[in-house]
Amino acid sequence: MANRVINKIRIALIQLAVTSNKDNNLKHAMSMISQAAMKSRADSADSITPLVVLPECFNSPYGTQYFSEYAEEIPGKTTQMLSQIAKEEKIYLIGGSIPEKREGKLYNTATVYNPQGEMLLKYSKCHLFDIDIPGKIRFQESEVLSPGNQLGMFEMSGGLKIGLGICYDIRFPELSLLLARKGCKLLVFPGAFNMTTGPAHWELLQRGRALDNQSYIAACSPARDTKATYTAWGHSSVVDPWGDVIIKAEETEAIICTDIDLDRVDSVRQQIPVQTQKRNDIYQLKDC
Ligand SMILES: NC(=O)CC(=O)C(=O)O
Repeated sequence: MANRVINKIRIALIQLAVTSNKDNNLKHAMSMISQAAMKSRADSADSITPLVVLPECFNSPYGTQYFSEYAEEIPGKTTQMLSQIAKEEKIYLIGGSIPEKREGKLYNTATVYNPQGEMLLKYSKCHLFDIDIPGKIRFQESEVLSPGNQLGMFEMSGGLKIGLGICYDIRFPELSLLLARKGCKLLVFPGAFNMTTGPAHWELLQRGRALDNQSYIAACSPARDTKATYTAWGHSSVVDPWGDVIIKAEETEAIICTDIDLDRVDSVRQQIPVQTQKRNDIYQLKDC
């Protein structure tokens, strides 16, 4: 089984309704993960282990005023629950992100689990969401959060490499280029764009990163809640290496599920071979 060539992944994005009640958020997330696992296995003749994804900040409302109250250490209650459900449902799980408390600082951190419930990756958002759009939205994550300093990638069985970024990270093409250069053919972004930047940039950025890298891009948002202090845009989606949106949620709570065909990455890269036509003599991506 270890040498089996895997060229397909089934991915399920959970566009979760998040509230200010942490216990309810956790209970609800676990139930939605079980539903996503069931949905991904339904109608499937093959036995692909599903990859299930939660959104950014799934156990807490998204806002600098909430992070310290909702923050946990890792491992802690939330990540123990994620590990257990990954094991019970026998899935790969990208556990969205949570506010993490570590050595007196706070981070926006995602964790990833294999079907044995082992943590494969802990990744902290490395580009903090600091923006100020007059009359629309001001958000300064750096007022309370510290940035991570490492790339996020993990391997599924069969040696499949998956890249991980969190929300604002998608705006920095170099991060995705590096992950793709390290062999990731699917990049996943738990994210929570808003009612200003969502309609303007959410899909555009995903399609842009898909084209830059000729890779699949998946972005998973919380469901829209117009009564929340921060209203998420929703529209979780998956974009293919040609830049086409292959599946997209509306704004309400939903589970969307699709196959990722990794042979498609190779064929697009062969047709338009920009990956091998880079002019490293006049510019270079540096891996620090
Ligand atoms: N929430 C984010 O980190 C990013 C975002 O909303 C945006 O880039 O727009």
